[in-house]
Amino acid sequence: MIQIHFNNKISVSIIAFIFSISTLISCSSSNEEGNEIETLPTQTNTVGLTRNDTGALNDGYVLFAPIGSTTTYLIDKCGKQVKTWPSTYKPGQSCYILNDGSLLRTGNANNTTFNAGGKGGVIEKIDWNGNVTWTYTLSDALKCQHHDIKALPNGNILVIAWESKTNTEAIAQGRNPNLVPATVWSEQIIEIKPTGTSGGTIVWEWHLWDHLVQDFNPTKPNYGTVASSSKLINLNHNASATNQDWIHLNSIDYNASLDQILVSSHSFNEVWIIDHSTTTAQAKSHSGGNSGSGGDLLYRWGNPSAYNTGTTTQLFGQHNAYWIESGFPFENQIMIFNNGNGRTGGNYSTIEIIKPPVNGYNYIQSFPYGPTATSWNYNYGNPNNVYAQNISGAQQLSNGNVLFCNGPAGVFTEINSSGDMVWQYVNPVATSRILKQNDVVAQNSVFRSTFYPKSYSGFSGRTLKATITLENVNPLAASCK
Ligand SMILES: O=[N+]([O-])c1ccc(OS(=O)(=O)O)cc1
Repeated sequence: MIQIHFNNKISVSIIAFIFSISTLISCSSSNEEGNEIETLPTQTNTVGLTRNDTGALNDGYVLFAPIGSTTTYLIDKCGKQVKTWPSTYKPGQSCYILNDGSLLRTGNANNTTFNAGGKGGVIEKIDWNGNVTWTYTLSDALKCQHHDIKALPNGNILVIAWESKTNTEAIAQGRNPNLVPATVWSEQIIEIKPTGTSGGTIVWEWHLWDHLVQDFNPTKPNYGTVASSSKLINLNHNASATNQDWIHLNSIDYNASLDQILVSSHSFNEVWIIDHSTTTAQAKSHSGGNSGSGGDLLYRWGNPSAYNTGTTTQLFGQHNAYWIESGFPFENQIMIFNNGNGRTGGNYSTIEIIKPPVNGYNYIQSFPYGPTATSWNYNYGNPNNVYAQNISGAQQLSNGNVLFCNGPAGVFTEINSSGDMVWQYVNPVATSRILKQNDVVAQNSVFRSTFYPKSYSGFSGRTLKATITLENVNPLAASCK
C-alpha cells in the first residue's frame, strides 16, 4: 500500500503521476492530526489491458467473441476497441475475419436436442459495415453444427456437425449394448458452397460412422482387431451408457498444400488428419484420394489407447489444433492447446507443437504414431502457470511469440518463445454486462482469441481506428500508443 498525506501542497502533477501508474484511489480515512489520508492500492487493472511489455507483437489486432455476448470484438494491442460486429446469436463458437474483411462466425441456435458445450447451429457472414450478407442453418433433431468451422481458399466452408444415431443403430454396428445411451452423437464434416444470401450446396461430406472398427461382436459389421486398424475409430472406445457426446470434435483446420483436414476430438484426447482430396463416395470408403485411404484416418496423435497401441496419453481435453502457417517459426507443424484436464501428474495446461511424420500424402506408420517428443512446448512441468479446463486455444505469431486464450478465465496472454509473458488482456465482456475495473471478474469466458496483423488482406483499404476501451477506464491502455 502507498499512503499519501493529502493536503493543499499536493501538486497536480503527482495526481497525474498516480493515475498514470494505473493505480486507483479506493478509500480514505483520517490520521492522528486529522489530515485526510488517501489509501492507494497497488492493485493494477482487473479487466482490459493488464500488461504490455517490450517484445509484444503490436502490429495488429485481436478478434474474439465473448461466449456471453452477441457482439464480436476487434481490439488493438493497447486494448482499445477497433471494431465490433453485432449479431442476433451468441457464438457457437469460433469466428474469423475473411480476406474480404467480412466476419465469418458461428452462432448458437439454441438446439434443444444437442444440448452440450460448444453447440452452434448457425453460420453467418457479416460484412465490414455490419450487414449480415449470408446465413446457413445446420440445426435440427438429427444434426447440429458445433464449435468450429474453416473457410477454404475457394470460398467454401468446412463445418463440424454432430450427427445423431439411435442406440439400435449403434448396437447394429457393434457397440456394446451395456454402454450405449438412447442416442449416440457421431460426427460429420461437411463442405458448404454458399449461395446467395442464405443456404448453400453441400459439395463434399465425410461421416465418422463410415470409418468404424469394433472388437466386441464378431457377428456385426466392422469387426476386427483395433490395434491393427489404427486408421479406423473404435466404436467402443470411450463408450458410455450416459454420455451421448461420444467424440466431441472441437476444432477443424485445412492444409491447402496437402489437401487434408485436421480435427481435434476432445473425448478421444486425439487429433486426427483425414484426406480432403477424395470424392464424397471415396470419403465414405477406405480407398481413393491422394492418400489412397479414402476417408480413413491418415494420422492420429495424442492417445494411443484409443487404438490399443499404448498407454502413454499425450493430450488431455485439447483444443485448437492447427497447422502453423508457412513462413512462421515451426511452419507446417501442428500447434495444440493441451488443456490438461485429467493429465497424468495433475491438471494444468500446456501449449505444444508437434511435427507430424509426413511422407508425401501419408504419414509414417509407426505405432503409436510419432512424434514421441514435441518440437516446442510451454508450461510443461509448471502446473501452476495456467490451467484452462476447457475451450481455449493458442496461436503461433510470425516473430515466434505465441498468443493464447485461457478460455474459462477470458484471459489472452502473449508469451515470447522463451515463455516470458509480454502482453495480457482480460475480456471485460461478461454475460449481460461489461465489467468495470475492480468488479468481480466472472462469466467472461471466450472460446478463442485470434491475432490478425495490420498487413492482413482483410484490412486492405479499410480504416481501423482505435477508439474506447471496452471497460470503463484503463490507465495502462490510456497511456499505450
Ligand atoms: O461454456 N461453454 O460455452 C463451452 C463449454 C464447453 C465447450 O466444449 S469444449 O470442447 O470447447 O471445451 C464449449 C463451450
